[in-house]
Amino acid sequence: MRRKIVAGNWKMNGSKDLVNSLVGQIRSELASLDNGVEAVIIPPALFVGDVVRQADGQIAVGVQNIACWDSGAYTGEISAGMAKDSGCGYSLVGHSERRQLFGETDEQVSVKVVKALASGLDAVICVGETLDEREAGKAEDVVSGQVRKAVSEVGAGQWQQVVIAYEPVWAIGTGKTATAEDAQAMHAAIRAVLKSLGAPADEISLLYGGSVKADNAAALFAQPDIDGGLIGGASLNAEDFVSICRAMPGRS
Ligand SMILES: O=C(CO)COP(=O)(O)O
Repeated sequence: MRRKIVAGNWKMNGSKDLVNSLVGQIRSELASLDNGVEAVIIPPALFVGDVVRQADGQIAVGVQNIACWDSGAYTGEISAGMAKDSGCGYSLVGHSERRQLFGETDEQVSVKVVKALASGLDAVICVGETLDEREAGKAEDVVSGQVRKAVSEVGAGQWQQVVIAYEPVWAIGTGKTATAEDAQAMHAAIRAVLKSLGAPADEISLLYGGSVKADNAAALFAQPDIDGGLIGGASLNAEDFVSICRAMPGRS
């Protein structure tokens, strides 16, 4: 049975006030939800401790990025071990904003996946094509290549810590969402790539991200290969985030 996950990536947004108002509200509203969804909050790293305290074990917590190294003279960086030590269960790896704005390469993404898994974090590996790549008919090739490189060093016993988030770059923060059918097609392609690599593909959760909102989440989550969402803007509002969590169909 694949995990159903709804993760909120706050990006560089929020404040202590937001943590205090949002996390408790989300926690109490999700307490009555019985559709098996695992909610994850991924705040800026400085707020991780506050979110962990407010989440009180009811909501998982993640970081948005980790370093390629374990420790040392890397000013400004945060290691996977530190995130784990601070109460995180997850790390995003290779978000398109890291790739595009900070030049993160497929090689670095692969190293970060190794670091996350070795530290006991679940890695939410982000992949996705740009609009140019989609219009050139290369979306599936690009995404398959990103997946192959990102998981190239995953050990046989580590797949249960791997989650993949398909986030088409052109759908992030734009209000444009991939249709549920297009998203499903890419998720099926990702699962086929994982299978071809010998991974237990049917047990790996695949999330969709890119302008997921309360009103489009149900159609996306109804797709057979979409196991949840990675939510940006809508995760900064408790009601929207909870509505997205509620949109997950119950286990049958
Ligand atoms: O990048 C995203 C989540 O990681 C998606 O962001 P939006 O939901 O704001 O489009």
